[in-house]
Amino acid sequence: MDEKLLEEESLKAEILIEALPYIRYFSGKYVVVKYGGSAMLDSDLQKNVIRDVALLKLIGMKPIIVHGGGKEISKWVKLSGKEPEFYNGLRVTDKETMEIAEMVLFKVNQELVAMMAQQGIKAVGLSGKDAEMMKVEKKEVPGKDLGYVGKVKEVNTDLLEALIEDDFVPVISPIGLGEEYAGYNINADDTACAIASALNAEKLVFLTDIEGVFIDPEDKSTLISEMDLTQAHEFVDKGVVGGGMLPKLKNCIEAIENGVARVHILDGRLDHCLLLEFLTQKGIGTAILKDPIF
Ligand SMILES: Nc1ncnc2c1ncn2[C@@H]1O[C@H](COP(=O)(O)OP(=O)(O)O)[C@@H](O)[C@H]1O
Ligand SMILES: CC(=O)N[C@@H](CCC(=O)OP(=O)(O)O)C(=O)O
Repeated sequence: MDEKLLEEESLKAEILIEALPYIRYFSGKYVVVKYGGSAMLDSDLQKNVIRDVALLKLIGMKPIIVHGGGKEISKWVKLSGKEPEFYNGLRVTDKETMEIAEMVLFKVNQELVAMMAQQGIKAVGLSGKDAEMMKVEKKEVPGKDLGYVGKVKEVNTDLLEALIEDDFVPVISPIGLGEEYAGYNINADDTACAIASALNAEKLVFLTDIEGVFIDPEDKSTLISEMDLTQAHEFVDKGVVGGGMLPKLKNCIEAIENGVARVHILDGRLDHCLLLEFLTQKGIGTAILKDPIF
C-alpha cells in the first residue's frame, strides 16, 4: 500500500477505535429512530439512513424504526381529487383519506423493509394493528372533528420484544387499532414517542429536515446542541419553537418524562447523520436530556 493510502486507512481505523466506547454503551439497548417528513422524500437519502440503521444493528444495538410519510399521503390525497386538510398539524382524516393513508404507509413501510433487506438486515414491517400492538382512542380536539385520528392509549411490546429477541428490526407505521377494530391515523412523532416510552428505550432520535432546534431558525449560529427538561419546557411555553417543531419538542419532553434516557432531534438529510450522532463524542443536532446541564 502506498504511504498516502496507508495514512488514510489508518485514520479510518482510528475513527473506529474512537467509536468503541459508544458501541459498547449502546450495545444491546433499544434505540428508536423516527424517520419522516421531507428528510425521507428522496430515495438516495433513504438508502443512506437505512445503511446507518443497518450498521447500528450490526454493531449490537436494537434499533426500531418508526416512519412517517405525511408528504406522500398528501400527494395521493391530491391525486384522488381532494385537498389535504390539517388542523394543528394533524391530518383531518375521513374514511376515504384513511384508506389512502393506510395504502401509502404500507407502501412506504415495505420499501424501507426491502432497503433493510438489501443491507442484509432482516426487518419486519408492522402497523399498530399487528398483534394489537398499538391501541388508540379517537383524538378529540375542541371545535373540530379530526375523523380517524388516533391518540395512543396502550402499546403492547410483547411482539416487538419477541421480534427483536429473534434478531429482527421492527419497522413501524403510524397506524393504530381503534374502536370497532378500525385503523386510525396517528402522527408519526407521537407514535415514535409512544413506542420509545413503552420500550423504555435508551435513545429516541427524530430525523427531520432541519439541523436541530434553533433559537432563531433564520440564524444558523443559534443552534441549541443540548437542553435539559426545564429549558425544553421554556422553549415550548415561550413560543421559541413553532411549526412542526412544537409538537416534536413536546414529544421529546413526554418521552423523557416517560423514562427514555435521551432524545435527539437531528437533520436526516445529512449523510451518516445517525452514525455521527451515535458514534462520536460531540454528536450532532439537539439533545434533550433529563438532567440539568451545568
Ligand atoms: N425554533 C425552531 N427550530 C427549528 N425548527 C423550527 C423552529 N421553529 C419552527 N421550526 C420548523 O419546524 C420544522 C420541522 O418540523 P416538521 O416540518 O414537522 O418536521 P418533519 O416533517 O421532519 O416531522 C422545521 O423545518 C422548521 O421550519
Ligand atoms: C394524524 C396525522 O397527521 N398523521 C400523519 C401520519 C404520517 C406522519 O406523521 O408523517 P411525517 O412524520 O412524515 O409527517 C399524516 O397523516 O400525515
